[in-house]
Amino acid sequence: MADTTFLRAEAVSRSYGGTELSGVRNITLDITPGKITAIIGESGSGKSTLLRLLYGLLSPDAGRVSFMGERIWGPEEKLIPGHDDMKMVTQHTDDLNLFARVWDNVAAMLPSTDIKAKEEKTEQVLRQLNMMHLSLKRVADLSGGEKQRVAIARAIITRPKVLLLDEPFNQVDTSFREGLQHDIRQIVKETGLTVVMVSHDPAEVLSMADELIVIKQGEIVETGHPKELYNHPQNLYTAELLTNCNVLNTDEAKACGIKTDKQAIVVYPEWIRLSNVLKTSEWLVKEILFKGPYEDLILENKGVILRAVNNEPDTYKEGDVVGVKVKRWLSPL
Ligand SMILES: Nc1ncnc2c1ncn2[C@@H]1O[C@H](COP(=O)(O)OP(=O)(O)OP(=O)(O)O)[C@@H](O)[C@H]1O
Repeated sequence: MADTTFLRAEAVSRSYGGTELSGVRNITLDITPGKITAIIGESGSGKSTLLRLLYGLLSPDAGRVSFMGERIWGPEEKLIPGHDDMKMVTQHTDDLNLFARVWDNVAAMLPSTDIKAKEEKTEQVLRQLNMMHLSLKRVADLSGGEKQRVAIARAIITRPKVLLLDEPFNQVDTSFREGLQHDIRQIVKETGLTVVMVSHDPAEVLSMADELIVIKQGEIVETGHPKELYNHPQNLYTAELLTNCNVLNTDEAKACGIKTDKQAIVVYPEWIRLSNVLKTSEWLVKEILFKGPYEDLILENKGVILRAVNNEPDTYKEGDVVGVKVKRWLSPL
């Protein structure tokens, strides 16, 4: 029977220098075509190693990676590593020709056999990435975010089936970042491109990805839709990656009016209702962190610290005493 899987890793392991605890171990996953999958995990958890294995930049020590049924060979077996139907963009834009124009950098990825088609495709991809106004500029004169767009344009102009992104928005400021994220989502919708990305930023993966793969110390701990993993994480590790949550032990939970024998429970800051009515528990407002549309309040009660979100800035001031009611809590593993 023909293998109909798209991009698949089967029991893949890879360590560095014989150190068991480096790299990744026993990774099995299927990437869904036409979707954005984000690999998340703490620093050193093996995200980049996994991406490089999927692309063929690294050979697995055990297991196999396949793409549309064909084995992906690593650099030990293949002269030019990587796969023709996949492209990878990292935060380093080293392969751009700084002294050539944006247009030429992008067009150079296509053969010159059909000049008209080359021009049409270059214009199309520059429009998709909102870069037509930059097309005559030298790459050296662009900002970091603009250079990143050129790198992505070069990667997608040859119509790869998969785009692998290794923290590509790291050097880019917030407004540029959001624009680029939006454009990539749009391209995925319009062209059916599959994106596999590595990111540190919870806001980025929650808003961009269709699927999340959570890795810890080189192993997958859980996978799922961002909303599902955010609202119902199976692991404390996942909750802490996705949000700045309160992790409370049994006694600390009691201070919040929660009776439980669980060793650790999780309360997200937005699950705390604040009020001036002090009939629940009384908490001192120790610190207010202004975030623009909302505030983070750092509260204290008998040595227990809680972080809460207040969507109506300026309601409280530091030194106030407020009532706290926990609307929801979780007890992930
Ligand atoms: N070339 C290498 N030689 C030795 N050890 C390595 C090498 N590359 C990665 N490692 C180790 O393997 C583990 C996983 O590294 P990897 O870069 O894949 O993690 P990561 O999750 O992408 O980290 P970060 O988010 O900090 O970039 C780490 O412990 C790292 O030190």
